[in-house]
Amino acid sequence: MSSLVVSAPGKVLLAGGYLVLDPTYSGVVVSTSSRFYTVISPGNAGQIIVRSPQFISATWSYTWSISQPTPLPSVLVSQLESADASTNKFVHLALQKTLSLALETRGPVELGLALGAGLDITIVGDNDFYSQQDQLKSRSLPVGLASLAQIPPFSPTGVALADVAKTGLGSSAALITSLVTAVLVRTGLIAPDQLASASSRRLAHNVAQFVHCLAQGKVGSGFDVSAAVFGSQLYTRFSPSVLQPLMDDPVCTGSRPLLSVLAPENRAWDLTVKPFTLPPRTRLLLADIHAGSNTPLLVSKVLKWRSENSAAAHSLWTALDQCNTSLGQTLTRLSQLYEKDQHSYVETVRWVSGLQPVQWLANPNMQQGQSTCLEAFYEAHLLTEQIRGKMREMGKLSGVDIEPEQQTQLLDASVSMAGVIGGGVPGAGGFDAVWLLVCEPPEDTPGITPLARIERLWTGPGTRFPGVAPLLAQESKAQGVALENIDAVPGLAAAVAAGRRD
Ligand SMILES: Nc1ncnc2c1ncn2[C@@H]1O[C@H](COP(=O)(O)OP(=O)(O)O)[C@@H](O)[C@H]1O
Ligand SMILES: C[C@@](O)(CCOP(=O)(O)OP(=O)(O)O)CC(=O)O
Repeated sequence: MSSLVVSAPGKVLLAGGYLVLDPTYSGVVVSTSSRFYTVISPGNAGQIIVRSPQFISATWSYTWSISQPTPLPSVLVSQLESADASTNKFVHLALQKTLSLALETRGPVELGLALGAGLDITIVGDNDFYSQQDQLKSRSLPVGLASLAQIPPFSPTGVALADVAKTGLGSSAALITSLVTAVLVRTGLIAPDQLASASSRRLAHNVAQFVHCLAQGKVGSGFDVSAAVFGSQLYTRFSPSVLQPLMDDPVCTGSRPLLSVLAPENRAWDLTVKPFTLPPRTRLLLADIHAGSNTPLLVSKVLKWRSENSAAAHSLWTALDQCNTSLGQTLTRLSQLYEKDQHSYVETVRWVSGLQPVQWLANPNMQQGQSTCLEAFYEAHLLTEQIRGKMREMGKLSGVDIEPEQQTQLLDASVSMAGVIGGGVPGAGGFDAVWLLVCEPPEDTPGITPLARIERLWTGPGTRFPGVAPLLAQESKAQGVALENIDAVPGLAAAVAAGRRD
């Protein structure tokens, strides 16, 4: 049997941090080209071995047993003892809950057949999920996109999972989505050629969302799992009550029926996922600032302030939501303007790529099509700045560093550069990362590109921003979770083979 490979992308919440926890509001979510990959190959009978070769002490072996009490059979996934074994709650729960659902849906005989030869599972994430600044140093490479491209794919981090410096792309949601979906395919709950269907995606989403909430010990907004399954989107959360009956199940018994809650047809999953994509000839650029934030702590402080100051919070949330919604609409309108008149759109990109945003509207000779595009680009710029201002206000009022002073300086300097549409602190903000949206003019446009300009600002000689490094991640064009061919993903077969040798 050949290897089965399922990938799922990371995420960036461009707008909607904190608000998206409430179903009244939505968030602008971009899925990234950086992905997690789960590779399942036949293993040793009776065993499920999971390897994460980018980390030390990161191989977990499990066995399973199916018992047949009435009224329900159940499957128990247990970790095998070994001298240096760590535990991985996320992986263990993904296996336990997905196999329980497979047993409930397909019965013990079919599940036994699907698991018969055992499973050998390898999990890897693109380098962007983890800060590569130490790697670059050890290879004596300067910080920058060209250097990052020289690091082999799925590079070992040299540390244990608990000690890695993450970049905030949502490793656990992408990992859970790729692992859960791969097991759903391997056990026959999703046919490989049906993975793109609405019903298969709903099933993958519901199971991944459930496992992720259980592993995190809380029901978050779930935008990260939704991005991993469906790709870039305008996301409105599901009601947490859908998962409540399953959340108090003892962690690993798997004895409670899951299908009625997790089935794609269950209308209680009331999230909305509206299609969204970044406009043509723009590029998402992320900065790793080699620090990191404690998102749950930030969230608890902001929500506490909101509950104690409901009138002030309501007016801030309402104003912010208007800007967030307008940003989603304006970016969507730019894509429509491209479809309508590609020539005018591309010429506008050329124009804005050489000028700072404050100069964009200063061309009296623009033709109608171009000035419409230009106004939309400028509106996107203004909206991102308004969102930043309101997020800073939220931080000030609730006593949380949502856009810390260092990020303010970095963003102020970045968003005033020629060809930069806007930027901000993604998600909960803090010290995780910053995002920018930069124009990508045609190659024959004279002068330095906006991307190169930003790279020089961040990493050039004498930079004011030491410790800030671009990431390779862009927006994912493949929408969400996907089946892959192992040989078509550079470095994947080698990473799997290296993991098996260790
Ligand atoms: N490459 C990996 N292999 C196995 N497990 C992983 C991997 N990356 C992340 N995880 C799991 O996800 C957990 C991290 O989750 P979390 O702290 O919520 O991170 P994030 O904010 O990136 O989602 C880890 O403790 C581990 O259980
Ligand atoms: C505050 C939030 O609305 C957004 C947090 O977004 P991040 O992208 O900061 O998330 P982490 O990957 O967990 O650090 C909380 C939520 O929506 O769950």
